[in-house]
Amino acid sequence: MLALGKLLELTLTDHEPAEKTQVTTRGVRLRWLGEGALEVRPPEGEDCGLDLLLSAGIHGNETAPIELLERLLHGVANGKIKPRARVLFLFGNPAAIRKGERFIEQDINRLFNGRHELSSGFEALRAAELEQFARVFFSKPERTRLHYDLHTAIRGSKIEQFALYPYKEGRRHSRRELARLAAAGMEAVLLQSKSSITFSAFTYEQLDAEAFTLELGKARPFGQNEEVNLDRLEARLIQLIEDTEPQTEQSLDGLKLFSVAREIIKHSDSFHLHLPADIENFSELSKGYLLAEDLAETRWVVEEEGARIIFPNPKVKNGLRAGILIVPDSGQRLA
Ligand SMILES: O=C(O)CCC(=O)N[C@@H](CCC(=O)O)C(=O)O
Ligand SMILES: [Zn+2]
Repeated sequence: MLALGKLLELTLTDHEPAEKTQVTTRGVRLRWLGEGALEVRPPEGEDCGLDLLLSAGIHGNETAPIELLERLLHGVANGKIKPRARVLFLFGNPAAIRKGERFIEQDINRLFNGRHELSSGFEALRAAELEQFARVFFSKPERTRLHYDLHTAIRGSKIEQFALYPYKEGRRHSRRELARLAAAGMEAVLLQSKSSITFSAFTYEQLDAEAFTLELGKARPFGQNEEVNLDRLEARLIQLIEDTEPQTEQSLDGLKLFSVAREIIKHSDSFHLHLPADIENFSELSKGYLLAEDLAETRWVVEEEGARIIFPNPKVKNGLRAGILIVPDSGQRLA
């Protein structure tokens, strides 16, 4: 296999490859762009017009998606996968991946869409660099732009695999993309209703890509991900890369849709979340439930019918999201 196919090994050992560009026997070009960043270009004349950005390791302890990207890269480098799409593989936070931690100083996934400019430290620099890799990759006109940012969650979940679909004023969420996600094994999609500071929000809002955060089970260390079955996603990604995807039906195939009712923001150290530590994502909360309290007698009381909680986390920094209250969505506003 070509040395550049071992991007994860290079990243884990903090090595810069001697050769920055390599070409497979099939004429596929691999180009190392910087730490944890590799571009794959199909042979001349075989390009199907899709630019596919696949990122993982934005949180360093979320290893199942990193292992998935590594398998895809090995397949490309040893010729088993025959790319007809341009693909950019990104490992988001190499220092955190090496330590097996969500982040070192601050959460990179709260530093996009310009937030890194208001901050300092290497994670802010890395967020700026990731934005730049994505901006250059998605700069070619008249091509289809798709970004999947792959994650796993801190806690267990009543719905194991799901997607978060960013929001941009005036742009409607695509039914076709949702059908593709259902075919890739996603059981639910959360339709965002405001602009955000995550990586997928950046590529969606600023680079005109269709973009998603995919949540793929619970975070575990490398080599301990046998419980996470990513077969359907992996098969779909290979089809996208090889341009062999079957015509996607518009049927959403049992996909559950949710929208954001409210983001719970932690304003101070007095923030208190009234949920059991082991509560699962998508747990239902009844109307009238006192969800959280914060200083100045701020109270978060559930008012919505059918409300559920995802990503509850009272340990986030002040000013950041400590949970999302979601409600079922009828899908009526899809394009
Ligand atoms: O399990 C958790 O609490 C967080 C899992 C995770 O990292 N989720 C992403 C979602 C990004 C998005 O909102 O699109 C995150 O919180 O960064
Ligand atoms: Zn994550």
